[in-house]
Amino acid sequence: MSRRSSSAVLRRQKDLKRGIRFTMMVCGCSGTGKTSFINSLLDRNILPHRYQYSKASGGEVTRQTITFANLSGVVNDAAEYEKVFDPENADQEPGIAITETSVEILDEDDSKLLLTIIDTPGFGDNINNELCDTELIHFLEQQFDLVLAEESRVRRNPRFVDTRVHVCLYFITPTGHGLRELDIETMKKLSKYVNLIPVIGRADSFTKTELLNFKRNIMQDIDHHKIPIYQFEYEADDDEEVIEENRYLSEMQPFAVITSDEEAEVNGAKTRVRTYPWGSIDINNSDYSDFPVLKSVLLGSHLQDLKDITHEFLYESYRTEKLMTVTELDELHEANANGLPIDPPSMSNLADIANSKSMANFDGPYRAPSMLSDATAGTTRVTKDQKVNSLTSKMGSASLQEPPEILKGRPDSNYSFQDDAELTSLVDDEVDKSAPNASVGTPPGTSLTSPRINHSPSVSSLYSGSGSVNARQLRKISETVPYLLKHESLLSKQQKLEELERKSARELAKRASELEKRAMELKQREKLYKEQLAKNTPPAVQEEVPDSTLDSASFVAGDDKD
Ligand SMILES: Nc1nc2c(ncn2[C@@H]2O[C@H](COP(=O)(O)OP(=O)(O)OP(=O)(O)O)[C@@H](O)[C@H]2O)c(=O)[nH]1
Repeated sequence: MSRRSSSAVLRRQKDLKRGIRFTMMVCGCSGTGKTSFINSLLDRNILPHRYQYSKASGGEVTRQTITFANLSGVVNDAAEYEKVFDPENADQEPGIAITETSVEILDEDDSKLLLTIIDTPGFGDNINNELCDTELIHFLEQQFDLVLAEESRVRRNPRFVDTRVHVCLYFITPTGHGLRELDIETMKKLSKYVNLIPVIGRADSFTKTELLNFKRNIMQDIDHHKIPIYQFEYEADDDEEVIEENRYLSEMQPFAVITSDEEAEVNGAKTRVRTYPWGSIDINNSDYSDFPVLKSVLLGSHLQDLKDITHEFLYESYRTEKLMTVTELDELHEANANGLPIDPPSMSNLADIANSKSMANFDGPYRAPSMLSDATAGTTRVTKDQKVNSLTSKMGSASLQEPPEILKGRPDSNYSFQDDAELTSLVDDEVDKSAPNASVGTPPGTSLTSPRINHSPSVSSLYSGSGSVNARQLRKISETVPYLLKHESLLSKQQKLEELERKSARELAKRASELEKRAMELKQREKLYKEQLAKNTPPAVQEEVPDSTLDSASFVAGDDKD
């Protein structure tokens, strides 16, 4: 075995040992059954319900608030807000928090799934919910930015953790009617960044016919508003079983689940049930709950596909769009053609680069994948061929056997393909074809042991583009992009802080003027009171005062005498 392939195998084994990372987001209004769903999915009551915080039995599992935003500027974390009911705060808007809970799931074959659950307390509970969408999108973009920044570095961090969200379960309020405006807007926006699966919680509140109608209405709304939800697609030449399975899943959407925190034994097997005055329901019975089907889709059959689509399409589209706006390849081309020296990136030229015109006429091999327009224009139906074609076209012409020209004459002797293999392991288990459903999305001719240089579009695009991009340009881009992203994120944080400051200042000014008004009122009242007192005081009382004064005066005088 060559040194290169043996190191790739070792790396893959390490990946497997480390476990498969999967990140799931739950989104939807309060009370739609998100918490119960997660607890049922993990078969552990890990997440506490609203105002029942002491009852969670997650043990060592902790929920951590990642971000929190509130339009009114009131500092009241939506996640904290959920813990205790405080009537004093009941009139305040909770804003939205984004929380993270991580759990490890060990499979029967000892394979490890590192599951991260992103919850969104406060979503939909505000009078103005615009902030919720903005916060969620910002969070999803940030995770993409982190990967983009890492991917663009010359030397990557081997400990980098990919935090991109692979699927978002959108819980539709079980009204029985259809989607609401909030659902349509949010789903449309989220689907650009994450695989979106609509879910109906509390499905037991419908009769069979009502549920059928509700599902039909939702799918009609999704079609009408062109919301690109996750598609269970199949090819004509797929296995009969795969075709059947995906067709069945496709027709089942949106999944209508019944979930519960209560465990019981049914026919000798441990399961979860919902108990009613008239009987009980096993939530794992697929006759009336889509829960077991959705569970197997998420943690088994479609897990890898969800990860592949996240990396190969959603992230790729985002990356292309982002690079087109933050880099100035044109200027680099021009500078290179004119033989001008290219300055290494520095904080001083960042603002210029960030503020300069976008590289709309970038002529490299990267074009926004057609998926981008499909995804934003309507329901996405990605065929596997499309995925493969898109991926292979993105890979460019660079190959491991033939080192790109750009690197052949590179004076920097520190560079090696080994480095690149390490760099590209950033997308670690993303392309981990040894995971379940491993064959899905594997480009033809890509072997498991291929170092991921071929999959690293950020590098290969530069190799295979017009020959005018040289090593210094590559270095400049790879070092500038992380800076720019950081710069952008700092700017947006600064803007947020400024906005909060402005709001606090307004609030303070309002309170100050109220206090002033109140002080004026008090003064007026005091004046009135004094006037009234002066009018009403009988003269005898007025005479008493000098008496007492006299008394005390004589007492003092007496003291003096003594
Ligand atoms: N009838 C019925 N009730 C359910 C079901 N799932 C959950 N519930 C109940 O609905 C209520 C809300 O459920 P949660 O899981 O806390 O909902 P949530 O979306 O997490 O709500 P927040 O924590 O407020 O965001 C709880 O009383 C649950 O016991 C279900 O499938 N059927």
